[in-house]
Amino acid sequence: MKRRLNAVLSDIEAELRESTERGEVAGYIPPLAGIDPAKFGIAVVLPDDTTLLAGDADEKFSVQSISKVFALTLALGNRGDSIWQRVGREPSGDPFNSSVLLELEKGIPRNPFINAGAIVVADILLGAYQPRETIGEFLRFMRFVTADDDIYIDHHVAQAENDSGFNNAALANLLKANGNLDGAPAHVLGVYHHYCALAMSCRQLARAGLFLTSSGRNPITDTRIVAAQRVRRINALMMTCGHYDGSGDFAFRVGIPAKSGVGGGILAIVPGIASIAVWSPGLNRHGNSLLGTQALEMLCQQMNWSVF
Ligand SMILES: NC(=O)CC[C@H](N)C(=O)O
Repeated sequence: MKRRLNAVLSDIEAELRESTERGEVAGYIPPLAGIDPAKFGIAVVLPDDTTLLAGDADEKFSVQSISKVFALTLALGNRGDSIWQRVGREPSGDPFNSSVLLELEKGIPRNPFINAGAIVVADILLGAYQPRETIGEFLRFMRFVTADDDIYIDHHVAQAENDSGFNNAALANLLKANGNLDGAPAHVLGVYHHYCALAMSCRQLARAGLFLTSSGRNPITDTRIVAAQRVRRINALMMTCGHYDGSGDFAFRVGIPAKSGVGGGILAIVPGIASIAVWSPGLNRHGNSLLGTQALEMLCQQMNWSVF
């Protein structure tokens, strides 16, 4: 399988490198506006620690909303199922930054992967701590799951979002007005924007996702990150909500749980088999990586990978 996988990855990289249709980079976050849309990287990590790479797989990029998977994992570990009193588990069918349902549904976000839901998760993790401590805890968790200390938070990106993220500020204020935010909106937003500003490469991200392929254990370091049942639930949420209002189309085309970010990354999980990270900065109209989705569609088709 490894040989074939290597050849498939090289073919995908060679084909997509040439693509002229690459989508639009996330210009609304100023430091991301200047990222070269020609970048393309992909990494596949198998539970036996085999790592297969193609393209710019070792270049760090802004993980953005993919961090929501790890923040949710940490919040479930800290607070257990009580978090479901404050955030739902249904796809929203709306864009990631929408406030429409939040107002109608009295401040309970549809799921933890839209911005409103992730802001609630950030609030849960903040609890009575200072933002700096919570951000530090998250970074330590990411280094732990990846078994790699060369992961950092790009403060420049976080600051840019703190300065220009008026839509997220609106969501936080709506949550606060509805009694679903304990912390001060500015503090919670600071935490949320720092989570999003995590910088990782495809290789690192695919490693970080290994516990989601392996029933909650990192098979390489032989450490338990989360219970097996929780992993199934996190994967279910990635499948149903991981691509916002593009989640149905992603499930139809690719067929495995995955989470996207506006930095152009996607983390995708083939349960029991592989953890995949792909990066191409240009986005489709739902804010999901255009070529990243295409790459995963090609990879899963050729390897016959699907949860269905
Ligand atoms: N979909 C995303 O990656 C969005 C994350 C981004 N930080 C935002 O809040 O807008």
